[in-house]
Amino acid sequence: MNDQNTTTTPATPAATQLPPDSPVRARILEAARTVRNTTPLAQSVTNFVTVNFVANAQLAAGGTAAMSYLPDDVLATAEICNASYINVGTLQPYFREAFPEIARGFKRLGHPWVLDPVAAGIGDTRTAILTAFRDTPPTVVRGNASEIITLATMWGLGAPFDKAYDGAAAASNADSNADGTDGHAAHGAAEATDVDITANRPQGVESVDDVDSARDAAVALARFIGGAVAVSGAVDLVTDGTTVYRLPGGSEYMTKITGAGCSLGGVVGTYLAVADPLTAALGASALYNQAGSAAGRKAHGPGSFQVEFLDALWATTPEQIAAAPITVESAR
Ligand SMILES: Nc1ncnc2c1ncn2[C@@H]1O[C@H](COP(=O)(O)OP(=O)(O)OP(=O)(O)O)[C@@H](O)[C@H]1O
Ligand SMILES: Cc1ncsc1CCO
Ligand SMILES: [Mg+2]
Repeated sequence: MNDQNTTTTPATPAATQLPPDSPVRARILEAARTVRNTTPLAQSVTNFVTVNFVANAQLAAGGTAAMSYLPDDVLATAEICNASYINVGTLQPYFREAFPEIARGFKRLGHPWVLDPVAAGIGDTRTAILTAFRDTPPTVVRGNASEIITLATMWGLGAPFDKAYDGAAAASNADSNADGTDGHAAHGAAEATDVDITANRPQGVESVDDVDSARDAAVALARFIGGAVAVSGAVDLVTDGTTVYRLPGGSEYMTKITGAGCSLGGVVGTYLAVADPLTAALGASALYNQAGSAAGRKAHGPGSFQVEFLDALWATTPEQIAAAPITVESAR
């Protein structure tokens, strides 16, 4: 029927192992060593469910923690740390103004930050906050697949995102956002008004999509923010909009404790305090996979997993982090 269409785009570009001597691994190693040697502070404005676990994970990973909730306090703390983490999991009425005010302050200060768009697509207040971040974007977005798809949809970055990877769609998203690292500034108001942002919204805080479904959305988001995006799941996906990295490992127990994802966001913040966005996203994800696998082998259930996991975060060496299994493919 379509004779010209003999060169159909393959379902996914070929993936290869990231070689041991890759400069990307060298940067991860350097970042992990710097975290261990300098105990960087990364501030968090995070949900009330997992706040303690986020702080403990940052400490076990080699950093330090400070939790803060009022804009003046957050912005004063931003002046004494190199990166912050914002997680919109549990909202309070004042957050509707406070979060955009904090993000504007970060932009003014040139302060790098990580966004965890927990439960994106649920509720008008959360949608208003996440939509506002489009004008003052984060340096790294970390979330589960449904959250990443919903955020990219909300920001009008090419939705609807196909469930299966579609190289042509990714390329057209790239065209509409390929205006350099400051793509968000050149892009007009969200064209998302006629798009259903509830189609991929998570089930509460749980993803309803697999990681691969979020590939195009992650690539589009990374290009838009000029930073990196980390999608978590059984095999994590990290991208800077040019290259897609996949990181297996971890443990199914991570889905049976609360805050594996939230604390990963906090530890991405720890790494972002000492490294570029891609290295931060890769380094923290590699650490989580290595530590999660080690803890999973020792744990007897979710309770002992939490304890083993904190110990494993502490025990995992920079060399083990940099040697984590990672595959690499072109984002196209
Ligand atoms: N099935 C799995 N097998 C192995 N590791 C997993 C699995 N699912 C998630 N993980 C790991 O758990 C961590 C958190 O990812 P997850 O996708 O559960 O985040 P999340 O849904 O945002 O979590 P939460 O909101 O509960 O904090 C990541 O390091 C990820 O690699
Ligand atoms: C359970 C829960 N509810 C709001 S935030 C949160 C932590 C996991 O994301
Ligand atoms: Mg989450």
